[in-house]
Amino acid sequence: MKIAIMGAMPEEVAPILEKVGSYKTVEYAGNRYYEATYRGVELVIAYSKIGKVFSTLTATTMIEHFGATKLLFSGVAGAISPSLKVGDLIVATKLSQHDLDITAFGHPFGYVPEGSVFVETDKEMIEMSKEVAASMGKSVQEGIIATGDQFVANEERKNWIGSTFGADALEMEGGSVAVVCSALNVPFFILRAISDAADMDASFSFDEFLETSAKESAEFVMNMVDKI
Ligand SMILES: CCCCCCN(CO)Cc1c[nH]c2c(N)ncnc12
Repeated sequence: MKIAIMGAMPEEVAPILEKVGSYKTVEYAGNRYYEATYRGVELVIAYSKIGKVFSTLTATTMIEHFGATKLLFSGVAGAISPSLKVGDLIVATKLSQHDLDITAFGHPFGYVPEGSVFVETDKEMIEMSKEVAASMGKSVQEGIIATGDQFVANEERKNWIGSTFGADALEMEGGSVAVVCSALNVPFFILRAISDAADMDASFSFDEFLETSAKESAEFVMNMVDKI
């Protein structure tokens, strides 16, 4: 078994590498991949860079080139659900791409032929996350995450995404990672800690809480590794 632990930004992966301690750095396909053994488990760790294209490349590389057999994503997200506040954790039950749009042909938002609006995450790891949350004394919300190639800082856009996809949170990589892992038949788990409310103050909130929220998510994901 080899577990991929992925983020999008250096701040999302830094707390993982700190926890792991020692690792080998491999340069490949315009990115850096960190190989380590953590409590007897083989890991490959990387941040993809932001957005669906970079995250697709990294998720595919971690599986196809580094041989990952499970993938855990750790990062931050913007809240849509009013029940999600800065620092809260959300586990994705399924993900969509909110900026995928061929509605001109009568298709629903997020759908293209031979694709699907939603990709579901691994149910076993969702169950495992409940045990981890209990052991940490943390409450973790399960919900739908919508992904798009835009930093959302607009109440109207946020609410449209919420109502169109039933999404509880939004970000820029999970939906593409989901397509990759599903196509390659690799169980995957997407965890995000809230950094902002995807409203007009989002960029300021993101800047203020990125580091602390990323650490929250990373701590949880590393506890997941212990259970896998
Ligand atoms: C330098 C700017 C980096 C933005 C990267 C944000 N990540 C993308 O995965 C998560 C995220 C947190 N809040 C968001 C929001 N309001 N809209 C989109 N994505 C997010």
